[in-house]
Parts: sequence; C-alpha cells; structure tokens
Amino acid sequence: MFTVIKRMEISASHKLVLPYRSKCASLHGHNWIITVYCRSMRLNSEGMVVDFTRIKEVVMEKLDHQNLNEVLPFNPTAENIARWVCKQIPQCYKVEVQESEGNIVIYEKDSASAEGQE
Ligand SMILES: Nc1nc2c(c(=O)[nH]1)N=C([C@H](O)[C@H](O)COP(=O)(O)OP(=O)(O)OP(=O)(O)O)CN2
Ligand SMILES: [Zn+2]
Repeated sequence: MFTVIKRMEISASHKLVLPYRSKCASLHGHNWIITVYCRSMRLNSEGMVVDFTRIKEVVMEKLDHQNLNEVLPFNPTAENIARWVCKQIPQCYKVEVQESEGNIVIYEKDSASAEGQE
C-alpha cells in the first residue's frame, strides 16, 4: 500500500451561518493548513498514487484567496471543507483541516464506501 500526503496552506475568508451569536458569523480570514492523505495498492502509469501537483491544483485553485462562502455551496466550516476536499480526489481517504493553532478537524472517508484505493 502506498500513501501520499500533501500539505498546503490556503489564505481565505469566510463567515459561518449559525443559529446562535458568534463572532464567526462576521466575515473574517484564516490561513487554513490542509493536509490531504491518499492511498492506493497500485501506482498509475506514471508511477504515482496521485500527482502532488494535481492535489494542489484541485484545492488551491478553488479555495486560495477566495471568499469561501462564494465558492463553496455549503456553510464553510472546517468539517465541511475537509469532506469537500476529500470528495474532489478519488484516492483520498483522509483530510485534516487546521483553522488555527488549536482548531483542527479530521475527516475520514467511511472505509465501507471507499473507492479507488485498491
Ligand atoms: N466545529 C467547528 N467549530 C467552529 C468552526 C468550525 O469550522 N468547526 N469554525 C469557527 C470559526 O471559523 C472561528 O473563526 C473560529 O473561532 P474560535 O474557535 O474562536 O477560534 P480562534 O481562531 O479565535 O481561536 P482561539 O482558540 O480563540 O485562539 C468556530 N467554531
Ligand atoms: Zn473562521
């Protein structure tokens, strides 16, 4: 089994839609550190699980220097962002989203529904 890990930092803004008072309901920014984990039993014809550059393109081109409320069709919580990133990359099974030093979310694909990893 091969595992590929790609870590990226994205600068972006967001506000959260919440049913209670929160400072996060106002537009603000973070430098999110997103770590993408991909795995496969087999390599493609180029000898890769997935190209590091392809992972960066998928994540950075969509999210970096954007207002996440405008480019994502859901409330841009760290949880939703992690799940969205995982869905963009077939070989991905886990995504860690670090919003600040102390705020970290990990999304892991349900192994029963995992695809493209063998
Ligand atoms: N489970 C989640 N909780 C919160 C999320 C989230 O994505 N998932 N997001 C936020 C906001 O984005 C907010 O910006 C973070 O607020 P806060 O926890 O107060 O974080 P700080 O960066 O200010 O960190 P400190 O711990 O206060 O230093 C809120 N909750
Ligand atoms: Zn925030």
